[in-house]
Amino acid sequence: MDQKLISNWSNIKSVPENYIFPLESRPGDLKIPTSNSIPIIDLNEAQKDDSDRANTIHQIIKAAQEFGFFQVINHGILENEMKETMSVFKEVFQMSDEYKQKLYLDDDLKTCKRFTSSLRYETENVHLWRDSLRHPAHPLEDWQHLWPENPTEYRECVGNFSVKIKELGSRIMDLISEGLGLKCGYFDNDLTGSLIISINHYPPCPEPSLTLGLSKHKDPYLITILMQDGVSGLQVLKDGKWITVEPLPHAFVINIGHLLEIISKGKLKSAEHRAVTNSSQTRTSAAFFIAPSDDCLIEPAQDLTHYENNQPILRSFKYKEFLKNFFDTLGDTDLILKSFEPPKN
Ligand SMILES: O=C(O)CCC(=O)C(=O)O
Ligand SMILES: [Fe+2]
Repeated sequence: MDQKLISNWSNIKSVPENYIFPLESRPGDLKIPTSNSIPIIDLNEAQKDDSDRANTIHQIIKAAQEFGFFQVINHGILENEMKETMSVFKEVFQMSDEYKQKLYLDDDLKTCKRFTSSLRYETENVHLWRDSLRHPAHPLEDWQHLWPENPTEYRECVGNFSVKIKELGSRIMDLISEGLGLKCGYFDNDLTGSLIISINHYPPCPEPSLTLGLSKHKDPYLITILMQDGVSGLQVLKDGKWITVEPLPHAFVINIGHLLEIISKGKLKSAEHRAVTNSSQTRTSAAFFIAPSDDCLIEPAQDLTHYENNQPILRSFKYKEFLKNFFDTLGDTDLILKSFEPPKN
């Protein structure tokens, strides 16, 4: 039996040594107030007339520049669909220890990964206080049959939901491309050819000030659409300070991924963020990553001639190289970019 999975532990009274972060990266003061300062954007406005659409686009670009994060409401996905999907996600982590073990072993292709901490558990110095399930979701027919069979409603419920999330992602990418001044449908190709679902399960931790559910990182994708349950834990770094992103009922948190920062020549900011733990409540979050197809070539948008490049000069690279570097360096932004510097003559 795999005792690495935190959701299989019972009655844990103190934090094992290999889960304690070094002093400088511990969350420290956990009384950071939840803050309302992440912009909240009403997507319904974008469907009214041209001036409302232009105003919504303006709000999105401003939030993406200042925070790299915003929340969306009135996005068109029904509240009960969100609730139902979140409850199916939560159920996965309540399945028997044997079942969770099998979920991994049964998957020869290893495309549906159940894991604990990071994807580099064996080599990381400190483990994260989370279990996770991760799998691709687009195109649905390529992946759905590899997803968990239990809970029995998993495939249908998550399948229907992921189609709606993909549509929402396309709507947001259209607004962003218009806001950047790119041509219509700029992202509507290999750049957004995949959707990856990553479900995070953070059990209560006896000493939250020593641990992290997820350490500081930028998401290595275009955008992330995040669904939180009612428990807070997500924090964003803004001007050197951590802000807690308050869970808003029926909202999604949108965050600009590192690839979109690179493509937009640094015009849009990908903010570093992390997840902290708490001592009383289990927290679940589901991240839907809008990502390129594996072989898609990434480079700053040539059409953005009117922007200065605020990024380090990088060679073009394949998305799959970038992702491998992300996992190998445990999300270290400087190290990732170093390997894409152009060769020196
Ligand atoms: O649990 C959260 O709120 C953060 C999740 C996250 O940052 C991620 O999955 O990349
Ligand atoms: Fe993230």
